[in-house]
Amino acid sequence: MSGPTTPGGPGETGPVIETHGLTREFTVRDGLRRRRVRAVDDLTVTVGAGEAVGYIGANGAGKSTTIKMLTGILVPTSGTVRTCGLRPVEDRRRLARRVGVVFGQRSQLWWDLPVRESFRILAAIHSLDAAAERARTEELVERLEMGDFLGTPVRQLSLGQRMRAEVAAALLHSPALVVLDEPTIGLDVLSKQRLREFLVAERRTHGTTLLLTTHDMGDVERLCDRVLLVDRGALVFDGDLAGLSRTVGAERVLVVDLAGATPDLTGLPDVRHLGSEGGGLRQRLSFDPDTTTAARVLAAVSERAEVLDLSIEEPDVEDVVRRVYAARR
Ligand SMILES: Nc1ncnc2c1ncn2[C@@H]1O[C@H](COP(=O)(O)OP(=O)(O)OP(=O)(O)O)[C@@H](O)[C@H]1O
Repeated sequence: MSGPTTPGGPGETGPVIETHGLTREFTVRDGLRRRRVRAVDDLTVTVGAGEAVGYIGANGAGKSTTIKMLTGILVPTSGTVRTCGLRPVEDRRRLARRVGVVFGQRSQLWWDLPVRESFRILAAIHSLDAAAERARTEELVERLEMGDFLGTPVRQLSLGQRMRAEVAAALLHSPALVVLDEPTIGLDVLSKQRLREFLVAERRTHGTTLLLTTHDMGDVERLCDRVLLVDRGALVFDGDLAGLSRTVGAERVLVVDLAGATPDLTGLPDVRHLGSEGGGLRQRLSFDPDTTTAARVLAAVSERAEVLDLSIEEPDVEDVVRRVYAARR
């Protein structure tokens, strides 16, 4: 059951998500008048098997509406959409076997039943045979460290435990595509880290495609190799995080620890001196990655001082997104 190919479905190499001009409008009341809102505007995008894509944008940018169209919950106003090679609305039941969806704010577990029972019901819904059910449940229980609360009713779980159970529930049938809507919302640092590590491992082991919406840029940094940024329904960026930073000219910062107190390293080519600590023992230098490289900056520093240690600060992603939005207003 693990291969993504089914009769009439996509080949192993076909895109997992493919949209052309995908558009969804809503009619909303505005006082006494009615007004059309374009929640998703002419979205054309292709996601290949095994990619991990962060779908980001401000509140109301159209992320949830897109996910609903991808999973067959909402009908597009115009344009086309194929998920796992299927038409999400018409082929919704077949699609359900190939997609797992996790909504951070909504549960798909049975509130009064022990976690284990929810898994049993879901395995039956997906027609997993006994051996497949046992193997997959064991794998998920171990990887998500759920052994301690399998017998606990869902309503008694902590948020971190419940989210792990939600993810396991959505992945029990080994879907080719996992869609996660704000998967780490409200979780503490450790729970977030565990969940992210699990998703990375799941993708590595099973080649699962991930699409996640999030406001937590840590999710994007740690999980995604591609970012789609939407603004008022329209796709405004498609690429990796480094590319997103470059679109707004975000700078990187080289932090050097030096062997002795050193005067401020000003005047280096293509470098801005940001500050010094400890009488110049640690200095922060900013540079534009389009103009120079960390290696060149380091070489220039080394001509003036002995470098003991160094680190590079990546641009703050939230700041980058704010700047993309500001540039479009
Ligand atoms: N059922 C609906 N009826 C009317 N308008 C809607 C409906 N669903 C969404 N919208 C509108 O469509 C736009 C996009 O909403 P959507 O929920 O897709 O955004 P989002 O990016 O998921 O936001 P958030 O980050 O807050 O979850 C918003 O203007 C929203 O008010």
